[in-house]
Amino acid sequence: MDETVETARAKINLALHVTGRRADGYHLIESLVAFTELGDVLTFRTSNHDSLSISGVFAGELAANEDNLVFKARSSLRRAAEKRGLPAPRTAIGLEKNLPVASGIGGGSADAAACLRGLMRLWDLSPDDIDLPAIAAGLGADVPMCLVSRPLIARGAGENITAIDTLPVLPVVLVNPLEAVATADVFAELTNKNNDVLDLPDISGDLNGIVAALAATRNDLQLPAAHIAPVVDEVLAALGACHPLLARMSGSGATCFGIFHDPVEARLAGELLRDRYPHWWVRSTMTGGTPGATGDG
Ligand SMILES: C[C@@](CO)(OP(=O)(O)O)[C@H](O)COP(=O)(O)OP(=O)(O)OC[C@H]1O[C@@H](n2ccc(N)nc2=O)[C@H](O)[C@@H]1O
Ligand SMILES: Nc1ncnc2c1ncn2[C@@H]1O[C@H](COP(=O)(O)OP(=O)(O)O)[C@@H](O)[C@H]1O
Repeated sequence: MDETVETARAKINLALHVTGRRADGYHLIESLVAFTELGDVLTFRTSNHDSLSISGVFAGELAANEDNLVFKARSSLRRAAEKRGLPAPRTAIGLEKNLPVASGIGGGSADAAACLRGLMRLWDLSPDDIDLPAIAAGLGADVPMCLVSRPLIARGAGENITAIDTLPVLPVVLVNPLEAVATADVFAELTNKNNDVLDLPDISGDLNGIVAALAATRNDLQLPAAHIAPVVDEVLAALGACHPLLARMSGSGATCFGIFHDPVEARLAGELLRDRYPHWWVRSTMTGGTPGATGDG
């Protein structure tokens, strides 16, 4: 194989409880996460030299240099492969940047994870030879969950992952006011570091059952994020005016999501919000459910 493609799906923290703090300052979280159909797109091609070229709506927000998480992922995987005497040939990577940057939907982490998945295939590496979860965790707290890229609960600083077998597809609208919010600032603004653990009741039911279960959970970063970026409350109010089943912020913000009854309602809400707030980023999409689980009923 000399060319391959990967989608770096956006994540949504459907619930995010911050339950403590590690000695190194990282926070302990418990988060129910789903991934959307929407994402950045990465292409990989063996080449005479390494390169990274960025296109797409948000290309201007990112440099194609060694600070880019895609660049870091390629370097980390190459180091691990070469340590074992395995091939890691020069590679040209294309990144189509469709997701807003520093927005709580993990675009950068998803890019890094997609880069690991794509290069494992292009370089013909086996998961038996490479400790991918460890490489992912070394790149950022969100990268291990993005490597899995299906419904899950993340614990620890994000690296301790349990796949969820029962989450149905959720029709959602994502709204980002195009104000970047730095994750570290939001964690620093959080006053109570020891909130209740995530105690999820049965989430194997229909959409209404899942929404009821989610209503009893929180995003503990929503309040501190809204202190830093008051526009978060505007976004939540704008979503609320479209009567979603639930509206909440994802991750450290500022992207918020609304869950809607069906894809048509989500699409109409997306159109309405785009009309009212043409300067915001608004997308209606679906989360990928667990294969086999349904949202009917
Ligand atoms: C809040 C979450 C929820 O999924 O997502 P985002 O809002 O970033 O998408 C994650 O915990 C973010 O993961 P990620 O963005 O990969 O974090 P990193 O790059 O590893 O860390 C950025 C900074 O956030 C803080 N941080 C991050 C994760 C964590 N569990 N505790 C922390 O305190 C630290 O100050 C760290 O220096
Ligand atoms: N490929 C990339 N895409 C997005 N952000 C990146 C990338 N590489 C590095 N970054 C940096 O990572 C930080 C987090 O970005 P991102 O993952 O989009 O947000 P969040 O962690 O809030 O979901 C940003 O400050 C950005 O400068």
